[in-house]
Amino acid sequence: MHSLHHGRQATPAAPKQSRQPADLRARLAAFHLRHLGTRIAPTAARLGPGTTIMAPLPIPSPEASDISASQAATLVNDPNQAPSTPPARDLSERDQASLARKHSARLDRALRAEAAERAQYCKLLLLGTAESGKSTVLKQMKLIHTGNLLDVAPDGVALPSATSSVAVLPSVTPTSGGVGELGHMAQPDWVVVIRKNLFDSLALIVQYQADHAAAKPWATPEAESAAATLRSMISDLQANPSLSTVSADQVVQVVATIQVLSTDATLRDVIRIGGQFQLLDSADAFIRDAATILDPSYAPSNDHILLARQPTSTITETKIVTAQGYKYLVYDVNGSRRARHTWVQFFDDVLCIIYVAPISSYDQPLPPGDMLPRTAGFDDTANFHRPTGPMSRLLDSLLVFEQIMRHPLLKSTAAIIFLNKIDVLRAKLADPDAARFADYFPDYHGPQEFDPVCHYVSNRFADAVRGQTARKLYIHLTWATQTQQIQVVLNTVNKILIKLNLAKANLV
Ligand SMILES: Nc1nc2c(ncn2[C@@H]2O[C@H](COP(=O)(O)OP(=O)(O)OP(=O)(O)O)[C@@H](O)[C@H]2O)c(=O)[nH]1
Ligand SMILES: [Mg+2]
Repeated sequence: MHSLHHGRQATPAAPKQSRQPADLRARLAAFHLRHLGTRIAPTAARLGPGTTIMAPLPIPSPEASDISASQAATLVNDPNQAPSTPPARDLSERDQASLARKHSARLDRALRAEAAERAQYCKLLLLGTAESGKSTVLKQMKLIHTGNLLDVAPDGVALPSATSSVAVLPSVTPTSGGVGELGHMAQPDWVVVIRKNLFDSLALIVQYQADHAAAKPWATPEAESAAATLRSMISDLQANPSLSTVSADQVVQVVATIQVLSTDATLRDVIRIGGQFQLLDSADAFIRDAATILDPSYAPSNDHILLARQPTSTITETKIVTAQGYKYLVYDVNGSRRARHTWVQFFDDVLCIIYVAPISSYDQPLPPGDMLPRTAGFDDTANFHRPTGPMSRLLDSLLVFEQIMRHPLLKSTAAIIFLNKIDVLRAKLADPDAARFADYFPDYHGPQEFDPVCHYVSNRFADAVRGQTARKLYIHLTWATQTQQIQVVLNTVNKILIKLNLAKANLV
């Protein structure tokens, strides 16, 4: 494992108490809206002793209130036991006031209990651009710390040691395939996601090949005909990834066509340059395992779930308790440009940012939705020693990192950078036909090799905080889909977090 440290050695200690999360105020407002029919001013929220709110939150929009209200309801010990409130017109003013006081007292108790519980947790933010691997890191954290990747068993029953993941913001983008967010997803949901990933990948590949047929013809007539068959079926399959309306014969035919294509060198060739046309990093693995994935009794392994691509559409909060008893609230965000303004609401009282950057994507164009000129909510007017060269996902990630580090609420927040997807980077740099790193980062003068490229990228990220003396920065190379590799990194991260906690409590 490679790491570049700008901090001191860690020593274990109990986490320091964290302040009240800012989203509690939104939930309080929503609770009042639903149960008392009143909208409270955000600054009026009483959050219990010792709690402070750093970042002002806007009064939730009606859309936000819906989500928050359902969460606020869970704050009350048992919503079923809440006294039913007769319509306001049947009550005298005194009765209404008395009811309101009771609601308020119950709410205060619930908030105090929740505040006391949450005060034991430290806040970690998983940030990074879209598809960098944030949710994959979160999946690994769940797997490593709880032994379970999923919160629910295949029969829908909650697993006893499960961490709890909840959406703390309304969706910014619709979830694909109609399934929910990580944490609420059971195995059948992942079957749908993985099959959809497989079909989407195949659709992109056969379309790309058809568009570039002169340069990349199929090697055999069998492959040519299999690709034509697949092209004729693929949109139906994409529309129905659960396969509920696809006959068993059709499934057999799809598997057979994929197998024919898999023996053709053109498929490998097209997958190799897949980053150029938004192909998933997991496409190759899913195509290789297509027969298993399309089997009617398919139950995804952890490895497949880690490879699956389900864009995060909101911000989720996950409670992680480590084996040593340290408690973390991990926030996983939607990395797309249009969602980045939502991150700021969670910048208050953060112990550490884990910033995930896709180091392999030095030559990949941005996702279509991310080619907007500005990122709302961040200062991206001035730029540091910005490397010249064409825009790529890696460069975008670097620029976003710098913008975040300049945010006033995060001036002295420690950051751990995961330079992720090193498996893909390694394969790319070893491929003589792959894009040259130096063509994308012209001030790089080293060879097209793994170690020097990683060293250069680490330095560029370190440059983004150069001169920020209060900042602690740690950089790790990660392969987020590989549990053993990420486990080693997460062990080190654990030690760093303990040390940061001690520093926060002024004990070191
Ligand atoms: N090969 C490889 N694939 C990875 C790695 N890390 C993540 N992936 C894959 O990359 C895809 C995107 O990962 P996600 O974790 O969904 O990315 P994200 O940052 O959460 O993306 P958003 O939710 O859209 O912001 C998934 O298919 C992952 O399996 C890695 O280290 N190596
Ligand atoms: Mg995600």
